[in-house]
Amino acid sequence: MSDLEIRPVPEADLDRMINFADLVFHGRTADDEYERYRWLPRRSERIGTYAGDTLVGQLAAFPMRLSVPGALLDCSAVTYVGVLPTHRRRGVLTSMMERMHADAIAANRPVAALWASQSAIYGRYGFGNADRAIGLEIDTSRPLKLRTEPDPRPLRLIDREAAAEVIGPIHTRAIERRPGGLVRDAEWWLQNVLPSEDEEDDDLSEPRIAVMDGDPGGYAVYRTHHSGRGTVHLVDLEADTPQVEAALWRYLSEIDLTDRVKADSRPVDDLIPYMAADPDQVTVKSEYGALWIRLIDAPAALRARSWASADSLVIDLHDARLPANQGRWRLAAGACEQTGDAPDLTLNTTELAAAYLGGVSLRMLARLGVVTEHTPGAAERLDRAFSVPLAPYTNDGF
Ligand SMILES: CC(=O)SCCNC(=O)CCNC(=O)[C@H](O)C(C)(C)COP(=O)(O)OP(=O)(O)OC[C@H]1O[C@@H](n2cnc3c(N)ncnc32)[C@H](O)[C@@H]1OP(=O)(O)O
Repeated sequence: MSDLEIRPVPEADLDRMINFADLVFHGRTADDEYERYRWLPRRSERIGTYAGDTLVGQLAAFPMRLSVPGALLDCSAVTYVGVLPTHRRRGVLTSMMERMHADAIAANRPVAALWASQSAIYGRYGFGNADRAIGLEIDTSRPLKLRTEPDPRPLRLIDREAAAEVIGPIHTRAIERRPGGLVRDAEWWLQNVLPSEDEEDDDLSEPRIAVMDGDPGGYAVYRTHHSGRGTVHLVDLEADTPQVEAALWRYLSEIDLTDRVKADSRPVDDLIPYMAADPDQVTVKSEYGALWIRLIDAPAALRARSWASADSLVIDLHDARLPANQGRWRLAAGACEQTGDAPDLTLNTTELAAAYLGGVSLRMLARLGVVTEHTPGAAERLDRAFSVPLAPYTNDGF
C-alpha cells in the first residue's frame, strides 16, 4: 500500500466510478445509461485508492437510516466496492474499510450496512449477515383462494412520481414494525425502487403501483411481462393489515393475460405461503442472505434497540478493528455500560452484528462454538431479549 494513496473521488469523476464498477463487476454501461447510474455515487462519500492519478480501488458510502428493533439508526450504506485485478490482495480494500469506519465514527453513525457480492469478504471487517430473504412463485392459472378475507375497499393505480408522497408513509410504518428496512426519500423511490426501466430485464414493463388508500393502507409495486408466459413480477408489497395484504395478493393474481406471480424478494416469514388456501399454488424457490451490518458504535447501537425481556447480562465483546467496542458490557433494556463483572457470554463483533436485528440465534452460534457461554443459558437469554415479532428483512438493494 505504500505506493498508494487514499483520497476522495471528486464529483467530476462519477462516470469514472461507473466505468470502474463495470471493470470489476464485468458489466458494460451504454452511453445513454450513465445518467441513470450517477445518482448513487453522487450522493455518496466516495473513497478512492490511487496510484498516482490511476484509480485502483473505490468504495462509496452514503448516509441512510436503518430500521432496527424499536428505532431508526443513522447508517453508512456501503456500495461500489472494487479493486483493480492488478492490485488485488495487497490490502487496498482493508485500507478503504478503515477509512469508511473512521468516516462513519466522525459522522456519528452507529451502524454500517452492505450487500455482499461474496459472503467470504466482509466478516473480517466486523460485518455479520443480519437478515435473509426468500424468492417465491405463485401459480395464478387458476383462482388464488385465500384463507384471509381480503379488505373489500377498492385499489387504484398511481404514477411513480406520486410514490414518495402516497406510499412512502405506508413503507415507513412497515419498517418501523419490521427491522432491516431503509428510510426511502423521493430520490430513492424513483431511482432505486421505481426506475422506469428494469436494470436486468429490458422486456419488463414500467413499474406499476397499486394502492389501497386510507388507514389501514397498503401498496404493491410490480412490473409485467407478456412475451412468452404472462408474468407479474412483484417488486415491493407492504400492508398495514393481513386483510389489506390479502387484497393486494388477490389483485396481483387476477391481472389479465398473466398466469403467475414471481417475487424475488420477500421476508422469510411472509404470509402468502400460509395465506393461500391451496399451499401448492405458492412455491418458495430460493432463500438467501440479504443485508450485512457492522456495529460501528456497538454501545450506542445496543442502547438504541428495544429489548423483549427485563433481563440483564454481561458480554465480553471482541472487536479487533474498532477498539472502542472492545471489552465487557452490561446490557439491559436501553443500557450498555462498561463493567468489571464476569461475562455471561464472549463473542465477536461479527456475531453480535448478525444477531442484532433479531434474525440470527445466539444459541445456534453458541452450538457452533463461535460464541462462548460462561453462564449456562446466557445465549438463550440474550436471544429472548433480542427477539422480534417480525423477522428482519431488507428490500432495498444498493
Ligand atoms: C458492498 C459491495 O460493493 S460488494 C462488492 C465487492 N466487490 C467485488 O466483488 C468486485 C470484485 N472483487 C474486488 O474488487 C476485490 O477482489 C475485493 C474488493 C473483493 C477485495 O479487494 P482486495 O484489495 O483484494 O482485498 P484485501 O487485499 O484488502 O483483502 C483483505 C483480506 O480479504 C481477503 N479477501 C478479499 N477478497 C476476498 C474474496 N473475494 N474472497 C475471499 N477472501 C477475500 C483477502 O484474501 C485478505 O485476507 P487476509 O487478510 O487473510 O490476507
